[in-house]
Amino acid sequence: MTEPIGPVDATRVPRYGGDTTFARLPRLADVSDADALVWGVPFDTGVSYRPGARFGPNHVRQSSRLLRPYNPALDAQPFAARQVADAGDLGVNPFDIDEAISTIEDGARQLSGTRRTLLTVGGDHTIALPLLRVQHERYGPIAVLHFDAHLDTWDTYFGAPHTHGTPFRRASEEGLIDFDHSMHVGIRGPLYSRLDLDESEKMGFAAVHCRDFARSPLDTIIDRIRTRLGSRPVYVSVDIDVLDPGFAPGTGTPEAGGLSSRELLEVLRGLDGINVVGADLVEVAPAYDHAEITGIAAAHVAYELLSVLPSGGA
Ligand SMILES: N=C(N)NCCCC(=O)O
Ligand SMILES: [Zn+2]
Ligand SMILES: [Zn+2]
Repeated sequence: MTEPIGPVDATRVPRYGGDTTFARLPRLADVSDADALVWGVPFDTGVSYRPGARFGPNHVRQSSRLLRPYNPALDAQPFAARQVADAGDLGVNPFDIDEAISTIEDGARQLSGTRRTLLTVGGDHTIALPLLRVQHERYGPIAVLHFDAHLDTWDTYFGAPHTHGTPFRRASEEGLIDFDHSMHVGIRGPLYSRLDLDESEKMGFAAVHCRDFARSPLDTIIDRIRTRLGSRPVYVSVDIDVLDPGFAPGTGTPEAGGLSSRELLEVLRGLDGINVVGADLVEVAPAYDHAEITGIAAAHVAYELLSVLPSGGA
């Protein structure tokens, strides 16, 4: 096997100029093949409040210029163990949600082929549904580890079944989710009713609430998550609003009292050795960001996700 092409070397080429790919990795078209892809889905027609996550992919790319190739927390070199490339952005219809969902599904199917792993950068959380459909084709019902302030298992908004507040209910109805091994992490804030929690549990999601982070040591929480996931294939979906608005102001439906970046990154590192088969990172809305706070947090989340995706080890 030829050596993977890594990021542009920042000790030779200044990191603030040139092409904007994730972590300054090569584009997919510039490598013979890739094992893992960072892929943008600039779609935000499913939002219930502030729009703007369609600009998320390029914001995360821009904020990822300072990432370095060695991850000391995991003794991993996520860009050296296999070929990682930036697959660019999907051209997706902003005026027709149903069409967008099938374009995303087809795009994910085609890009992932038979063996590539995808880290998809959104976009709003609506995109998780078509992405999970493609995972299901490969793995059957999949353990979903969902980091979010919100349950996203609500039924409809204005009668619409496909929104950023409903993807995991639809996924559960379609049988995409492994009922015994899925989990929300970081849930907080006001709900519509107490039933929201009961229903989400019936849809297969255990929950680590954000309040649990104030009372339990991180290792206990990581143990709970690892026990729930077991050795199942796991899809990780990270809504950046799982972070406190102080750590991620640039998002559409912010909720006070969230995780710190340090807590989230540490929990993601705690997935090392878990069978993570794909991931998404959604809801980065740069218009509400300041000083790239959200973009930088998101870039580091993506880096940790790539570090625990298959063969990320040093
Ligand atoms: N997926 C995100 N970020 N938010 C869902 C919020 C749905 C609501 O407005 O009730
Ligand atoms: Zn959310
Ligand atoms: Zn969400």
